[in-house]
Amino acid sequence: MSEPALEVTGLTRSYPEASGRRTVLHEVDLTVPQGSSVALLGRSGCGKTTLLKALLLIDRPGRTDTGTIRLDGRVVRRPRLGSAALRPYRRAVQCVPQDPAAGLDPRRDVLSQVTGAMATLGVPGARQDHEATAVGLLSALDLPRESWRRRPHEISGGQAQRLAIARALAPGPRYLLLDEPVSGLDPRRRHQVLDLLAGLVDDGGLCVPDPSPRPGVLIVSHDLAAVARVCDRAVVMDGGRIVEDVPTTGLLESPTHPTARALRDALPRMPV
Ligand SMILES: Nc1ncnc2c1ncn2[C@@H]1O[C@H](COP(=O)(O)OP(=O)(O)OP(=O)(O)O)[C@@H](O)[C@H]1O
Repeated sequence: MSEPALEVTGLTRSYPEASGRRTVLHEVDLTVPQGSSVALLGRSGCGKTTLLKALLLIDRPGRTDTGTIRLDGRVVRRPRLGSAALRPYRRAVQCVPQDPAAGLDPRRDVLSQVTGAMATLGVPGARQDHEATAVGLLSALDLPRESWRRRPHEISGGQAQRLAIARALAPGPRYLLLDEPVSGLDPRRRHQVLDLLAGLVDDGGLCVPDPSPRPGVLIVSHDLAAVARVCDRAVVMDGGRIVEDVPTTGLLESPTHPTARALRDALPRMPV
C-alpha cells in the first residue's frame, strides 16, 4: 500500500471570462505525504490559491475541468447533497485561509470558535474535552486568556491569524493547508508562528490528540525565506504549472527554472 498522502493528479481549473474560459491550472500533479512539509511558491496570480481551493473542495469545477484528488489513496468524490457527507474530509484536511478573519464566525467568541469547529465536525469527546483542547491550543499559540471571551472584531489581525491556526488544528487534521500564514504578522509574531509550524512539522507539537501522527503540511507563500525554515520540499508554480519540485535546500542552492531563481535571488543577502 502506498504511504498516506493528500494528492492531486491532472488537475485543470478554469474561470469564465468574456471570450470563454481562461485556464489557470494546467494538469497539475502534487503529492503531500502525511508527516511531510511542502512549500508552494510562485508569483502572484500563478494559481496557488486556486490549487488550495481545489484541494479543499471549495471550488466549483467547470464542465471541462479535470483532475483527481486522493486522500490516503482513496479517490475523493464530491457529494451531491449537503455538507454532512464532507465532514470526514473536512476533519482530515484543514485550512488556514489567507484572510483568517473571513473564516471566523463573527458571533462567536475566541474560545467557542475553536470548540464550535470541533463540534461541527463531530470530533469525539464531551464539551469539556473540547474546551480543554481549545484552551491548550490557544495557550500554546500565545493568545492571552483575556482575549478568549472576545469576538473576532475585538482581537487584532495577528491574534485572528493565530486563532485560525488553533481552530484548524483542533479537529486533529491529518493534512493542514496554510495560505500565506505569516504575511500579516509583525516580525516577532512571524517568528513565533514559524517556530510553531516548524515544531508541528518536526515533532508533531500541537497535534491533537497528543500523541498523534504528524500532519502533512502545505504552506502557500511568496516568501522563500519564511518557508525554508519549515518546509523540507519546495514546489514552484508558474502560469498554472508546476515548474520545480525539489528539496528546499536544492531550491536555495541551485534553482533551475527562472521563477525559482527569482525567488532565490530575492532572498536578503547577509554581508560576508
Ligand atoms: N473566482 C475567480 N474568477 C475569475 N478568475 C479568478 C478567480 N479566482 C482567481 N482567478 C484568477 O486565477 C488566477 C490565479 O489566481 P490565484 O488566486 O490562484 O493566484 P495566487 O497564485 O494564489 O495569487 P496570490 O499569490 O496573489 O494570492 C489569477 O489570474 C486570478 O485572477
